[in-house]
Amino acid sequence: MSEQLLTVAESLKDRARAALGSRNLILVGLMGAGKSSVGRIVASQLAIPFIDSDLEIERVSRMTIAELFAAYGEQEFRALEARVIKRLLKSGPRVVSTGGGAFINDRTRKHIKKGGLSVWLKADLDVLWDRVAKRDTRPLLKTENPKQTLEGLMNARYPIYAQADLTVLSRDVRKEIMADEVLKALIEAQKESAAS
Ligand SMILES: Nc1ncnc2c1ncn2[C@@H]1O[C@H](COP(=O)(O)OP(=O)(O)O)[C@@H](O)[C@H]1O
Ligand SMILES: O=C(O)C1=C[C@@H](OP(=O)(O)O)[C@@H](O)[C@H](O)C1
Ligand SMILES: [Mg+2]
Repeated sequence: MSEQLLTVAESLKDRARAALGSRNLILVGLMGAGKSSVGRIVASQLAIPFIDSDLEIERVSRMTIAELFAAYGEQEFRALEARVIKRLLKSGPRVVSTGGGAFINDRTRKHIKKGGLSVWLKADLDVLWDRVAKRDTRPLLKTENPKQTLEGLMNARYPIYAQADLTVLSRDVRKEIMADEVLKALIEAQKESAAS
């Protein structure tokens, strides 16, 4: 990278870090949007801690997400998810990537709205499907027609994800580019709030 490009990259990180302040940045959106992988890069760019709520749930329960769904059902999983996310958002700044259903749950959404700045990683069905089809770890997609299930979740959930503070289009580009787009959205949001 040329020296000039390096300076631009540094200034993007610094400006985004300043825009976030002590708030948490919370990634929401459907399965496959890139919350877990892009969130990790964003946190490393901002040099602040990263936590994935699903990994934290698995750590505290010592069970996988699939095992939790199978043993206790979705309702119990949502109750545990709400408690874990509430706790994760108590201090900041952090980047917290949530599981796809977290922001849809009323209680969890309230914790997220109170706990920091939310970013919806929004993607179209084909991008999501290409990514989730590669792994079979997601219990909600263990259906006869998982692509149709994903489309149904998209229709039901997109109006709710739209309540997030910021929206970033999750395109078929490298994760690092997506992470830069999150940083840029953060800076833009700060500029707009300073201007109003
Ligand atoms: N921008 C991207 N380009 C290519 N692959 C991606 C991108 N974002 C995510 N992926 C891949 O898609 C899959 C799902 O990503 P993940 O971060 O787990 O999404 P989520 O947490 O939103 O379900 C992973 O295999 C990940 O490596
Ligand atoms: O959309 C959902 O309801 C879920 C999404 C998953 O997380 P990812 O969005 O990170 O795949 C995980 O929390 C669980 O399988 C339920
Ligand atoms: Mg994830």
